[in-house]
Formats: sequence, C-alpha cells, structure tokens
Amino acid sequence: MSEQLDPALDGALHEFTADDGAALLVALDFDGTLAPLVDDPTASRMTPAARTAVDELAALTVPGGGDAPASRVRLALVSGRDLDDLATRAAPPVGSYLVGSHGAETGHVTADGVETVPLELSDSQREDLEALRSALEAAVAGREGAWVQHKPSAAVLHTRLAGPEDSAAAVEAADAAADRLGLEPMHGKDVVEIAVLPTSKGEALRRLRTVVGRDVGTERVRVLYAGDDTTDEKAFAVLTSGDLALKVGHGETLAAHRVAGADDVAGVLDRLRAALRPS
Ligand SMILES: O=P(O)(O)OC[C@H]1O[C@H](O[C@H]2O[C@H](CO)[C@@H](O)[C@H](O)[C@H]2O)[C@H](O)[C@@H](O)[C@@H]1O
Repeated sequence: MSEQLDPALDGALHEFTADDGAALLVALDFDGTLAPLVDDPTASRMTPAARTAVDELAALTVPGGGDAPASRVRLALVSGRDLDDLATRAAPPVGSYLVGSHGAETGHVTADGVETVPLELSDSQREDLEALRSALEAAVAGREGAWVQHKPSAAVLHTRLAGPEDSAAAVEAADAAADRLGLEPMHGKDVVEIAVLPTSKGEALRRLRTVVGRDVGTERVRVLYAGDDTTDEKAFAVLTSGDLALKVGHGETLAAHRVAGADDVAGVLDRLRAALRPS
C-alpha cells in the first residue's frame, strides 16, 4: 500500500470530507478496483488491504455504530457483475448499497441478508436475451479460451484466455449480434457485455445519490467513485463539483485522480476513514 498519497489527491480528500453536513457516498467498482483481475471470475477476491479498508470504512456507516460525524457516510459497490455474483464474491459489509449488472439490479445489505429489487424483463426482452445467448455461444464455438458468461439481463463474451485471432473474431461476432438485435455492446477489459435492459453505471450512480440523500436526510451528497474500466467512465461522467473521481490503473479517463491498484485504493479509503474519525 502507498504510504504517501499524491498531494492533489490528499487535498481532494480533505475537501471531500469537509464537516459541512453533506452526506458522503463512497462508491467502488469491484473487479480491477478492489479485486485484481484474474483469469477465472469466480476466483476474484479483494486484496487483504482492500478487504480491511472496506470493512473498516463500512463500520462508520452502520447507523448507531459510528460516532455522529461519520453517520453521514454510506458505502456502495457498483459492478458489472450480477447482484448474486457480486454479493458472493465481494461479501459486502452490512449497510452497503449494491449495484449489479451495470445498474440493472440494485440491493442493500442488511443483517438478515441482501434485500434486492427484483429484475423484470418484458416478453420481448426475454426473447432478445435468448437470441443473444445463442448468438454469443455460436460466436465462441471452436474459439479456444473464449467463453460466455450469462447474467439475468445480459450475456458477456470473455476473451482474456483467447489468442488474438480468436479474440478478434469472437468480438466481431458479438458486436454483429448486438447490432442485429439493436443492442449496445459495452467493451470492457477482455469482455464484451451486451444487455437487453439499457443501463449504465452513470445512471445507477445518479439514482444512488438520491437514495443516499434520502437515507441520510440531506439534499447535499458528495460522491467518491473509484473504478478501473471503460464502463466506469459513465460513472465519472455524472460526477460534479465537490465529488471525487479516482481512476485505478492505466488508460484514458475523465477522472481527476489516479492510483495504480487495489492496495492504493485501500490507502485512499484508510485516509478517508482517518479524516472522518481521527484516532
Ligand atoms: O464492474 P466490475 O465490478 O469491474 O465488473 C466488470 C466485469 O468484471 C468481471 O470481468 C472482469 O474481471 C474478471 C475477473 O478478474 C476478468 O477475468 C475479466 O477479464 C474482466 O473483464 C466479470 O466477469 C464481468 O461479468 C463484469 O461485467
């Protein structure tokens, strides 16, 4: 973990945590942000430092569990994973808000488990999903290393383990399938995700800001969002003055601040926690 934060990021965290009554929403992407990317998505885990930082930050958000200034803080995990998968892989702390399937699914972690809003598809969306699944399975047939992940409202082509030619051909076929069905492909890190419900992390974050404002009892909500992938740019795009955008890793970004990896995100969360509850 980085001991020293970049001075600009340190300054932004200082402003973000200003004791002015605004609610603070800390919204974190999962894969590539808290959990390093791996070949098998079922093997993804937060790094030990990220796990500890998330759990310690979450302890400040439990109503009645923290001191008064910290009770305005809320934590959210915002992921492309479907909600069940996210809840299983991330083991989110009680009190966390969850956004799954890039915003198509939402949930809230309570002491009794994850409360979710059921996802409903229209008949035509169900038909599109069936057609999409078949098209992507056909796209990976005979292409070593390429495979399809199925979600409640989407299908995802994975190419991390495929060679360049198989990968390019499968991506082309997936894009063509999306085009035929009038759907928008999302190109992430070695994935092409196609959803039958139009969603984005940006729209999800807008809604979450409203939910958190209502929860904390204020219209003023500042958001810290951290993410590593192209789909996280949609979330960065809805941030406004007073918010804090943190890009993880390489690549073009709208975010004003950048760290290298999950352990550095943990360092930022530690600094945030210290500012909210000085020890
Ligand atoms: O929004 P995120 O939490 O970042 O989820 C985005 C996608 O994450 C997963 O795929 C990515 O991580 C895998 C495991 O490290 C990696 O193998 C893959 O190449 C990455 O793209 C997940 O499998 C997808 O469903 C998510 O949409």
